[in-house]
Amino acid sequence: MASIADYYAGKNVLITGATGFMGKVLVEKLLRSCPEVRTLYLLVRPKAGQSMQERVSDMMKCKLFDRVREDNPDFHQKIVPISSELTQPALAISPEDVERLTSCVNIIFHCAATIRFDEPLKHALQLNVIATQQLLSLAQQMHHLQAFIHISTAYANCNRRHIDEIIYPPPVEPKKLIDSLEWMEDSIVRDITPRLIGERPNTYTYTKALAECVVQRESSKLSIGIIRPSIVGASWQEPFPGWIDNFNGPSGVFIAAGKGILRTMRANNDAVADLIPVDVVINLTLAAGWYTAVHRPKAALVYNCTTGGINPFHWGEIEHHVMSSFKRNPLEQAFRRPNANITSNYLMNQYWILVSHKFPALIYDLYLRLSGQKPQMMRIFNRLHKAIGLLEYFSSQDWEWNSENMSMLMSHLSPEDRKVQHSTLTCVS
Ligand SMILES: CCCCCCCCCCCCCCCCCCCC(=O)SCCNC(=O)CCNC(=O)[C@H](O)C(C)(C)COP(=O)(O)OP(=O)(O)OC[C@H]1O[C@@H](n2cnc3c(N)ncnc32)[C@H](O)[C@@H]1OP(=O)(O)O
Ligand SMILES: NC(=O)C1=CN([C@@H]2O[C@H](COP(=O)(O)OP(=O)(O)OC[C@H]3O[C@@H](n4cnc5c(N)ncnc54)[C@H](OP(=O)(O)O)[C@@H]3O)[C@@H](O)[C@H]2O)C=CC1
Repeated sequence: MASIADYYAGKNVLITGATGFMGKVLVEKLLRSCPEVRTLYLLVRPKAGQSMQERVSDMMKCKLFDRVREDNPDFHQKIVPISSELTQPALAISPEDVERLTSCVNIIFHCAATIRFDEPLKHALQLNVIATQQLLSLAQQMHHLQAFIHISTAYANCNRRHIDEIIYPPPVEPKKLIDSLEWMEDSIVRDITPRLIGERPNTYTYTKALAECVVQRESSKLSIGIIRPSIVGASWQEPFPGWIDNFNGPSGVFIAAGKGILRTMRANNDAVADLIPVDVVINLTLAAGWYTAVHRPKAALVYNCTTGGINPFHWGEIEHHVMSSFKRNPLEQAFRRPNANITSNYLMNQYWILVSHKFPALIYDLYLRLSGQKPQMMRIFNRLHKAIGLLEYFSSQDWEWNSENMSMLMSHLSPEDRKVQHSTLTCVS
């Protein structure tokens, strides 16, 4: 059987979300460890005054691509940006580009999504569900497609405590919701959102669950794999340790603690912190693409890409490691000495918010005002409180994911691929 790199040799790959955190790592890894891959078509939109070409050129200059650049200075020739706004009808891809893609794409990785926890439902539905549906329609027109890999989240079913590698019935029939929201005013949608999302904490997890269902419905026509990563953090080993480009999930919390701003947060010391490095997720994603294309499973295979069941780590241990690491390596321009604690007690947390967040912010802003400067500390704390308020749901409880398909996939790798997949194997075993 072909190795992973042999499989991708000569293949045309379509990637959505390539400018995002995970997408960039996927593009890098494909170019580095599958050097014979033919073309990577990236669906990109213009943004912040930059054309899609400028955005992709800037991305390729990033340090993340240093190793690829060393191996092959002309690697950019393999990258073809395709203009696409995923929230528009037919993904706003030109007819010429549709023609080009449908005639040559062999494998699709769908990473694009809105991952904001405070996204209005209509927009989250548009991007996470409707765009996925449209991409599946495009996939069906592709003459040489061998696999469709959808990136979901381990928390799509966070209303359950135990989560198997199956697609659960959706909270609502996606089509019915899409049809109803279409005519509703934004203010009405905002009012009914809490009732709709029910036990889920935000529109993100709700729409990701609906997207899985939409993907599953195409599984008789396409070969599909669904990857469900838990909390994706900085790279562990590849292309180098510690690469990250955002403050999502716990990363922002760690920095706020290191800067001495955050001193208290509600989390359960004994709950499993299901963190997974981005390179491990991407290695698994590429392996799943290979497996799906080669084995053509009859039903969509779901991979719970999680670590808690195999190598559990707890929020209490994280607090200890994060704090001792900042004590050894202090951050520059810290507000004060890092000294953050987590507590599961709501009242205790409120007390510390008052004493070690709001009161010092008030005093500091008073000092800024008196010295003729603009007050800013209370504004920073208000933003921090909003962010941690949205994260606490995930740090105050734990989940149990079955990850048999991930282990099955690892056991199918050739000895050669095992070396390339070293980080995945070590992290999940
Ligand atoms: C004692 C220390 C150790 C403590 C240990 C305990 C830690 C517990 C941490 C628990 C974390 C649990 C996280 C679980 C998440 C699981 C979810 C499932 C995973 C996924 O499937 S997807 C990834 C998850 N998605 C996110 O994380 C997105 C969450 N973010 C948002 O929804 C929005 O950013 C937010 C928080 C609503 C803020 O919106 P807004 O105010 O509009 O701000 P912007 O997003 O525009 O950002 C403005 C500015 O702020 C920076 N920023 C954003 N978030 C943070 C943050 N958390 N901390 C610090 N700074 C942050 C952002 O980069 C922007 O900067 P600019 O310079 O660009 O302006
Ligand atoms: N990060 C995490 O912890 C986890 C992420 N996931 C999943 O992984 C996937 C990738 O997440 P991540 O990389 O962190 O997310 P990012 O927010 O970093 O990236 C999102 C990507 O989607 C693209 N995108 C968003 N809106 C549009 C649009 N309207 N048209 C075209 N492209 C658009 C963005 O493009 P642009 O640059 O133009 O905005 C960007 O490339 C998502 O599906 C997410 O649900 C799952 C579990 C955990």
